[in-house]
Amino acid sequence: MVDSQRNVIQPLDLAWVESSRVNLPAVQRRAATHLKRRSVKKDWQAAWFLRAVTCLDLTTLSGDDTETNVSRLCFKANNPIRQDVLESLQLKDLKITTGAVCVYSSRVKDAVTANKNNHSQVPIASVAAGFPDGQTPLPQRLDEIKYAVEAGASEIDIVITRSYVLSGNWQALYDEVAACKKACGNALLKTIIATGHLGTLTNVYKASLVSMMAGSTFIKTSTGKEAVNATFPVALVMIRAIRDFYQRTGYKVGFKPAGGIRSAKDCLSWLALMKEELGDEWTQPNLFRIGASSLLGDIERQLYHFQTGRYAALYQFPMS
Ligand SMILES: O=C[C@H](O)COP(=O)(O)O
Repeated sequence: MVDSQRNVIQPLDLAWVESSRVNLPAVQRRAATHLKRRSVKKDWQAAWFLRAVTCLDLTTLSGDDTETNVSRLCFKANNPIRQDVLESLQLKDLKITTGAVCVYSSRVKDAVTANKNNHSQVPIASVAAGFPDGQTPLPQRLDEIKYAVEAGASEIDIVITRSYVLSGNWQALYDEVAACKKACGNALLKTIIATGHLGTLTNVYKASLVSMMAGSTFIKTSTGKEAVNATFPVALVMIRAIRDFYQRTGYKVGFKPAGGIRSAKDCLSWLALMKEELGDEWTQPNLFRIGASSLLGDIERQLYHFQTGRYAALYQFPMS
């Protein structure tokens, strides 16, 4: 997808937002059946795991992040699969990297330095705008976005003000996200709607629509810090909002589930959901990301098992 096809700020269509409803039993049924199905046959699993790696926003968002662990994370993002595992899959010449690394804004400079040292082109994503609660005043949130972009982030993950959704103040939500979009400049905007705080699936659908109308490049489920993070019912609602938005506007918005995605098996289900609901194009890193801090080790283990028939301990595939 070329940049000119990326979403831009659109008018707020309040009539569309306010008339939207979600059929809860239908969504729950569809999510439950999806989970019961075996998503990918064995022979295809290795290819799907590798695809998932390219869609991974390898994340560290911790109070004890340091220059050192960010630097190691960046190395891992540029070399996500152990060389011997790639060799055993006869893929040693495949230059595979994660979709991005994702860090706090104060750590973007560390990631830039690490990328320079590693000769790495892996995009740097920064959470910003008062992550994870979004309770900082808007001017400071916009300054944080600009700071992260100036420091070298090419992707910005913002959080919305949940109270705007809970009070149905769609205009305020639109204005906030559109202001963040402008502050991003050329950086991609990923808007975290924090579904675990929104109360109803109808709110999830409406918040998704408004975030897309305000120019989001991706919509993202969660910060990873809510009590409930990425689930299949909320994902279905967000994915269908993406489809509806595409059908009405012609703009393709990406989807990023995040928070609590730790097993390789789960990531196959996520990829399968994207393929079934939106098609192959939405299983590529320009339209699909998985935000996760500890998924990669399990993917490496599964690839190792695929090749050797044996499971390795997780510590044999360190994150950094
Ligand atoms: O956006 C990414 C999430 O914060 C990561 O959450 P996780 O640590 O549960 O994988």
